[in-house]
Amino acid sequence: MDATIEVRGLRKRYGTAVALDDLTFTVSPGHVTGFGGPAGAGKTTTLRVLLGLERPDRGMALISGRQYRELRVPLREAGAVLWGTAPHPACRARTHLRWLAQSNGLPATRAGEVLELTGLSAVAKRAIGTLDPASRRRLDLAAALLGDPPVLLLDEPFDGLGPDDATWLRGLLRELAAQGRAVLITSRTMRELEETAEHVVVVTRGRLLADAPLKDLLAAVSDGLVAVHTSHREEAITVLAHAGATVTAGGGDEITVSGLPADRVVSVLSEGVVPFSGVSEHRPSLEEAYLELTRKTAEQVPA
Ligand SMILES: Nc1ncnc2c1ncn2[C@@H]1O[C@H](COP(=O)(O)OP(=O)(O)OP(=O)(O)O)[C@@H](O)[C@H]1O
Repeated sequence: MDATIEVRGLRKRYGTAVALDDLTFTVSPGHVTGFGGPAGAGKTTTLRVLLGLERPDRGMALISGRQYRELRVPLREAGAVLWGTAPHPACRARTHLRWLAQSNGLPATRAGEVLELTGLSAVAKRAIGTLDPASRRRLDLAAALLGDPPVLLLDEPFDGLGPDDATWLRGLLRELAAQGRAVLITSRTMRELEETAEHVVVVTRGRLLADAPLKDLLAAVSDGLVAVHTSHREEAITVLAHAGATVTAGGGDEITVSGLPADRVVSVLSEGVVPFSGVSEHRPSLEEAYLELTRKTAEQVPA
């Protein structure tokens, strides 16, 4: 069976707090799937249920078709990084990985391989407590990769990383996914998911808000908008409005045009002899798409 992560009709309450409310989605292999939503949306709870650390009130959570507790050697099937799972600070990085490998029936040589893969070979003999936070995060990832698993579940993997480490991690996750793995990463920051994931699942208050390829989510809000950069904003707005467009002023020298295709915008500005430095299809951000989705959902909820 292909590497997959499946969540079916998950419900979970903590007292009166609803953490998961009939949540269903599937993560396919071959690309990174971003799991986004605001704080408290239910992302970590979903991962904890998938990893057998919480029991759902209803529904099922499956790794490649089986529940986590049914996996014979879990590290070979699913690698996970969750916050709050700390090895002893006095333990050396390589010793920690060797112990993990051996206690899971994996060859000890895997420790060296994952240290190499995560760029930690130079600090292999350092005590874990002396590693900087970014190296600690790399070590967590190294542990998740020990069993060369086809499924990866990473909770907020970019939290606390500087730009260099984030770029490195983005590349590694994409590469691991392209090798045929199902990779699920959570983030509260839509920008982070936009830069890393090809498919996005968005939750809010335990409910599914979106489950679609990133490009489809962005296309749904781009809606034929055209961005124009011009130092002559007032004149541009006048001629474009005269040609039937709706124009809104953005920040700096940008205006956003709707109702006219980009090539028509160029000819209207040229005919009106209005100087401009650029005309392009407006590329909405995932943040904009998310806000639009939450707005539409709020409209659908009866008062
Ligand atoms: N052990 C627990 N006891 C009580 N409530 C909990 C517990 N774990 C989670 N919750 C509640 O369940 C809801 C979902 O929490 P969860 O941590 O899954 O959200 P999240 O999307 O991961 O948020 P964050 O981005 O802040 O980590 C929240 O309202 C949270 O307060």
